[in-house]
Amino acid sequence: MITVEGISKTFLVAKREPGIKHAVKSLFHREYTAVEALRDVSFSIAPGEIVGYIGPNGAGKSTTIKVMSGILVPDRGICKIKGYTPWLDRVQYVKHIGVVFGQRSQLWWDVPVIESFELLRDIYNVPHAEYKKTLTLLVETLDLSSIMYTPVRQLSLGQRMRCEIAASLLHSPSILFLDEPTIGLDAVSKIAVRHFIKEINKERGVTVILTTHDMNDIEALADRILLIGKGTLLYDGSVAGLRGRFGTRRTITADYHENAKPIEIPGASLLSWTPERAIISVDTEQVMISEAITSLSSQVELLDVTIDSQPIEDIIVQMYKEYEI
Ligand SMILES: Nc1ncnc2c1ncn2[C@@H]1O[C@H](COP(=O)(O)OP(=O)(O)OP(=O)(O)O)[C@@H](O)[C@H]1O
Repeated sequence: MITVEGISKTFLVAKREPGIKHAVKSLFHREYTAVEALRDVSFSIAPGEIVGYIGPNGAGKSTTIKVMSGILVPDRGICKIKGYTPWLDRVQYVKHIGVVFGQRSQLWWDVPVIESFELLRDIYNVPHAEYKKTLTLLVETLDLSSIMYTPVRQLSLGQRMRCEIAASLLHSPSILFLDEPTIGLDAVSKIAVRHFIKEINKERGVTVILTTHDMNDIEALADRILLIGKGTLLYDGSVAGLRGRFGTRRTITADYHENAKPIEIPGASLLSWTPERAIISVDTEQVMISEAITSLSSQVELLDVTIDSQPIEDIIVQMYKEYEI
């Protein structure tokens, strides 16, 4: 459904030193720095997938979303989505996609939400009966009824984000691009947004491409991750694959009868120790969990043991370090 092949994009950014002298000089002679936002990026996405597009600040995520939604023309490469080239076939293409930029609004600030929705209905030429049906569903599932007549500028961030998501779906697109949809939301709103994304994917088969810095979004939603760093695609695979490759550390917390001697497990590191509790970090590529537990029980009389895998956030930090991004 989505094929991106060898997409590259470089921005020329004007260099200007501070001060009036340099401001005047720049009127006659401008110097530019080239910023390589995307370098030979390729991937494909099948219908019905939820793909998490992650990477540190400035990695090129928004640039990719802009290319895929037809806002930006790349310097090189092919992008075919449902048979369209986004930046060439814009009028036909936009009927098939919905886009939410968490940091920007597609709604009109001074008018009530419902009027923005009606404007979008006209822009996308949605038949009245179909619009009514979709709107009823969106108002219900995103809990919008109490804010439909409020001007957008008076909405809280969470309320606005729910309206943005509804706005992007009024024309029933089959692909949804979400650029940081949960940014700045409270825990309850985040969960509501995640739940809704999951639901439209399951119920309506909408393909979702999601950029986020929130790893809980990724864990809750994405079956697959694309990791980008410095404009280059570095990882394309499942969350489980990511854990298998980078998340080999486990933390063992052991409670035991009082024991004066600190614990020692060959190959593992002791994160903290008291006469009653030890927290140990084990790299399962070096030491098997069963070996660590056997060694533990030979040194102390165990009361309780818990084993925690590495949080996905730590794994991502480890990946960023490994790829030097
Ligand atoms: N319109 C533009 N003009 C010049 N440079 C740009 C422009 N848009 C993006 N860039 C640069 O391209 C690079 C990639 O930016 P992009 O916004 O795609 O990153 P991102 O991964 O979305 O980052 P973030 O997580 O901070 O939103 C950055 O170095 C950015 O400064």
